Amino acid sequence: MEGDAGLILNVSSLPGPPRRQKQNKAVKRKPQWMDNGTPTKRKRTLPASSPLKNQAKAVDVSGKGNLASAFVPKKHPTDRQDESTRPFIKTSSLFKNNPKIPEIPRGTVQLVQEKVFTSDSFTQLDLHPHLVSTITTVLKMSSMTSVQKQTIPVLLQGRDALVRSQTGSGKTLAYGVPLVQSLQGMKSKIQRSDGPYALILVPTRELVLQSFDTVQKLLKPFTWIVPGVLMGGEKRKSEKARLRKGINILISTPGRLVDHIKSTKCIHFHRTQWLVLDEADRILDMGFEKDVTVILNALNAESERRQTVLLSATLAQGVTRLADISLNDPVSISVVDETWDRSEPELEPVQGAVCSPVNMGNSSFAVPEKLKQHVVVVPSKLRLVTLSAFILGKCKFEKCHKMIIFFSSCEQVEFHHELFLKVLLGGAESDQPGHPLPPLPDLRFLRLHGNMDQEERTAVFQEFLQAKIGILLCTDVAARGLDLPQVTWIVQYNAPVSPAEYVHRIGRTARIGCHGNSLLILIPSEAEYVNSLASHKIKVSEMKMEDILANLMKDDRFKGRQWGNKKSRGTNPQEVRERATVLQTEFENYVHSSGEKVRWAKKALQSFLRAYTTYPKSLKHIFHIKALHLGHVAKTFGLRDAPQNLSTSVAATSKKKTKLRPQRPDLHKRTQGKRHLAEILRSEYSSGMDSNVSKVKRKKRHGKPGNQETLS
Ligand SMILES: Nc1ncnc2c1ncn2[C@@H]1O[C@H](COP(=O)(O)OP(=O)(O)OP(=O)(O)O)[C@@H](O)[C@H]1O
Repeated sequence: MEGDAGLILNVSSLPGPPRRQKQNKAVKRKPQWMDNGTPTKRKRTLPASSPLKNQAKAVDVSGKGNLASAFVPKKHPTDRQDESTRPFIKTSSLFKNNPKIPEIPRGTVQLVQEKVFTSDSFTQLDLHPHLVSTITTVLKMSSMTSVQKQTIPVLLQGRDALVRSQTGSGKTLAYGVPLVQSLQGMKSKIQRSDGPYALILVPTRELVLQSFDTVQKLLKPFTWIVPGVLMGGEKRKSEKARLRKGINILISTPGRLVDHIKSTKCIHFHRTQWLVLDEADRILDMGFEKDVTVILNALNAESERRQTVLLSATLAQGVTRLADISLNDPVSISVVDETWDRSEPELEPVQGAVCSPVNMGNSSFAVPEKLKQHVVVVPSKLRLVTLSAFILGKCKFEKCHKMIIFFSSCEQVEFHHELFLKVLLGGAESDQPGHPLPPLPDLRFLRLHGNMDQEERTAVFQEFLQAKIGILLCTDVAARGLDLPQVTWIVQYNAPVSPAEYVHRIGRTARIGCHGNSLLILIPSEAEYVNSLASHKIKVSEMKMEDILANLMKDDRFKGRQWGNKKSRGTNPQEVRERATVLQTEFENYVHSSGEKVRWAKKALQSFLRAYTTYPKSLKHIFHIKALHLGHVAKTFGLRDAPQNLSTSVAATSKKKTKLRPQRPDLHKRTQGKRHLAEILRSEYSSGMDSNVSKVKRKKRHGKPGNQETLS
């Protein structure tokens, strides 16, 4: 590791020169762009005649620079085959040369709060009795939520609406109920062959399936109205066949719908009376702008009158020019009812307007009241072990937890999924004699991202939906709208690109009045992000890294050998550090067990760095690639050294990037390199028909070792 290599252990008794060569190279390695003055540490090398040759050596984990205790790194079984080609193993030096962890500001934050439920029942609305009985008996709901109480009557009057209410507050039914009510009551009964009467656009395929499920349930008594989906990942031919037969309520991602508008003759919008844009701020932003323009033009050309609804938890008035032209004299509905300072619990809530249709213009976000938000500031090098300790603490030792972990790229999701399966959980190799980590049946790791086959994506989504426990590693493809019951923890391993995305990510828990928790993991240079969240009225409380790492004390698989059969007493900080080092060494051993795996880790690291360059201008002072220490970041990918050839390409990307559009999903295609980057990043939301993205997918299914995509 550049500037922080730790001790170098000679395990193969090869002569000195090759090692000296390797180190000389390493000294030159530090690229200009990452030199932020982090203290560098001189590497200790052992002379060829050293008595320590072929022996395990003491490792400093004290963080004070002294060799405090003896720790023997365990050998991974796969190390054996590579010993001839990999002469040295550097043990982890996790606790040295780390930047100071800054104080997290404890300012006063005026929280925006919403009341979820009202005491009003669906029976009070002027709805078809069969619709009411479906809501109460099939969906098992009796009282309306605040957003439903405000929105349903407005939409039943035929008005356009902009609807903002917090995540998990029931916006789907807020538009679904009036939509079904209006379609079932049409004077001339709807025929399947009439085609779409309503169009519902959502940003991801999983959300298409989820919205379809809700609409289908509402339509139970009205069997003549046919709902259907278009979402990519499915054969275009079968979608065309379903369109030909007739779909009355069409639910789609924008990209896939545009594809059919362009290539499917039988699609038409002669009778389309409803347009719903769920997650409207996402759908109307630059990433989808072109697609939505095509859709609006197609609708305008074929149907005269239309009722349009825009919904999101983070909707500001006049979202975009597109919203302005798609809405006709809209009613703004925003469910904000109380504002108070939760940092001073003795204070009474400041009385605010109850459910008033105002306050759409500001960028303060309401977060569910029972959602406890946390942040932990962790030096770069310690991020992987801290995340692992957190997973073990919650999902192995507390059990009963269902957790979602967000990453900033598909490659990172694949990498960590594989790494956790093989090292943390213990995969196939753990069956081999001598493997230090036996399997943990309690932990179930799943992954979800835009580069997966649709079939697998749907299967994973369904599995996690129904699971009582489990850990879903994912990209922002799962950030919006998904209603996954019983999720207890949201972890953001990479910070989101905007406070709005932060709100959507954490909104996958604490839904509809339930309890939930979130943890945002930042490195010291990113601590300022807490202030940025506070400016949007989001308050997070601090967790200490040491407390998270202390979970490793419950897991004797990570006991340093020098502790032998000694019983661990409490949370001895020294022992905690040693356990963290054992775990880090396991990760590093796994990654370095073959050249292929090293390349795979480098690709994941590269994808992280590329994603890091895509933070918008407004957050650049917090998330700037120049603030990263490449060697330390590499360690969190199980790499012992900062990859040499990576720095220039990333630096180049960083330079070029200034011309790119700021938001990750909004990147536009200009140059070859930028196009490639934009495609990879936008693949989270693609229609599944984009030829270049498909090629990438075919070339590299899931980014597993030996099946890698070239990123630059
Ligand atoms: N009136 C109600 N009573 C009880 N549960 C409800 C009611 N309305 C909706 N729900 C349930 O609340 C959950 C969240 O609803 P929904 O997914 O529509 O929220 P949302 O506001 O669209 O969230 P997001 O902003 O994250 O998309 C769902 O499980 C839904 O079934």
